[in-house]
Amino acid sequence: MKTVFSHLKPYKLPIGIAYSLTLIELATELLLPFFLGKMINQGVVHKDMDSIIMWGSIMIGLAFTAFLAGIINSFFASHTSLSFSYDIRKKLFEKIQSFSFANLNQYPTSALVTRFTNDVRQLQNTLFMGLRIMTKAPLIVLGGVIMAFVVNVELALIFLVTVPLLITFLLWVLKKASGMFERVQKRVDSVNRVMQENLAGMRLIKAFLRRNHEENRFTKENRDLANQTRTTFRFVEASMPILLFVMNLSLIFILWFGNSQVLAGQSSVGDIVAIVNYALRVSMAISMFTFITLAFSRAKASAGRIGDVLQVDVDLADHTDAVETAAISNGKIEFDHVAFSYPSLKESVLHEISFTVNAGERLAIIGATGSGKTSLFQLVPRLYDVTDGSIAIDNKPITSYTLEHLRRGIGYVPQNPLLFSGTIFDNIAWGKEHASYRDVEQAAKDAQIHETIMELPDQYETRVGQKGVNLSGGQKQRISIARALIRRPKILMLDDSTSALDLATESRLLEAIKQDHCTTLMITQKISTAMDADRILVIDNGSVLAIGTHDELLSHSKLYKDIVESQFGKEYPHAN
Ligand SMILES: Nc1ncnc2c1ncn2[C@@H]1O[C@H](COP(=O)(O)OP(=O)(O)OP(=O)(O)O)[C@@H](O)[C@H]1O
Repeated sequence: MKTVFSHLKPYKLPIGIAYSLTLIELATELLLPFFLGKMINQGVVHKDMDSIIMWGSIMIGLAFTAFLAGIINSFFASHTSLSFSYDIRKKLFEKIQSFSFANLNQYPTSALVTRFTNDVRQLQNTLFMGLRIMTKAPLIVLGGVIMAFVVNVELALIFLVTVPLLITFLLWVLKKASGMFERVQKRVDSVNRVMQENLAGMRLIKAFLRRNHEENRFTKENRDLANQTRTTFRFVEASMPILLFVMNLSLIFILWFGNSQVLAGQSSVGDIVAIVNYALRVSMAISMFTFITLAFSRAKASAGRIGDVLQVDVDLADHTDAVETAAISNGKIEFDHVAFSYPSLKESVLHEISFTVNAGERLAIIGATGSGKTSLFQLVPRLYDVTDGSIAIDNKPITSYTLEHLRRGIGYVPQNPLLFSGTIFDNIAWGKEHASYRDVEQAAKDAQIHETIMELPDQYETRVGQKGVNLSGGQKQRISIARALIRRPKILMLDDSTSALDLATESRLLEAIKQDHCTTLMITQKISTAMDADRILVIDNGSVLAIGTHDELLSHSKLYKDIVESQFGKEYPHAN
């Protein structure tokens, strides 16, 4: 909560102006019934037209002042609330950009999307309302009670019973509603999550004829959201009639008791009209206050959710030993007794990993699914940190590089290629700041995708994704390889990134990469691809089983021999 509202600091001036204008509105609202009473007592009762005109003019002047103050207040309130929500979205975005993978695992995407949309909107609306009426409402209650005492002490005593009663009741409603709104927001997260998964997996759902299953899943989440929202609003709405009932009772009392006072000559009609007017304004302010406190309780839940994200400790930052200027120069990589476990798991997925890849060498990594290949890859650009042992690049621990320099020297191509909305040019150029057309074209040529691009309707300007061309899996893989190659990295890491390519294209691509003389680590399932590497590392169950050339492994590693036989048949000429 505090974290979020500390972002209001830059808006002290507009907030101050908005509040000052609220005070002008407040003063006029409190004076109007007082002058109305005067007009009735001096003008209407005594049939004095001059008094009526004088008090009437003053009242019109006050009403016009309140009108002007209200308009200018709205302007400052909307300016502040919109700027505040813009800032919060920006801060959230920057924070999430700095998240490590471990941080990201804490929050499902849908929960982050809800924070960006629903929660920020909730804060924006509440702030606007807060600046318009939040302070005015309680002050009208307080000022209304005081003015009622100024007009007639005996009639005003009723306020001392009703107002504290209603305020206590409201605080109770607020406390209870706050938890209920938090549960509503969680349900919104769940609906968003199912919706997102559904949209992303639409093809799979259709191919597996799982429409009914998905519909049921969505219906359940949607029903839970509707039920939770209904329960919350029923509770909130039940508080309104109770409030109005108490206020109406006090009005009846004022009229009944006031009438007997007028008959006894202890009070005037003007006083009763003024007190009734104050009672109406106080009851309206209290119901307004209920409305705001409920909005505030929703905003409190939203601010808490946003604050959680803004306060997350980013667990992967530059190390204290990092040297600002150090950059990868050759690309030699050394793993020294590395162990790793995911923060969510107790058991290690990698144990005692030690090996060295020389600068410019190509190392293929092969192993069964789930054996830890991707986990090992993610440690090099520090997407996760090792839990034990160390990794060095060019004889220096990777923690001695800033994250920026470390990652700048590495071209990482993940297992599932991801393209952003935009053109093919944008997607390849994304890999390097200020990339020229020549850079993009050369990277595309090396990744063996240039010719395919030239056959597309708008060539490099062809849009990809929803409203553009849908590319095949192999084409996407090659574009994401081009995106890594355009950096001309010292270390290139391909996580099964050529799996969808035919052998001829793959071999041309690997040949082009060889010309770059970068150190290449490539995860692959295909022996034909691995054979082309300088050395092959066999990983099994999170441990290095063997490392060597194809021929060495054929003679030393039973697992490797089994994989070769499973792909080429038992007749494959084994090395002796
Ligand atoms: N984010 C994660 N959180 C927790 N455990 C994970 C996470 N990612 C992977 N694992 C676990 O770590 C182990 C190794 O997974 P990893 O993805 O490294 O294997 P892999 O060899 O690359 O598999 P594949 O060939 O199928 O891609 C698996 O048991 C997997 O369940």
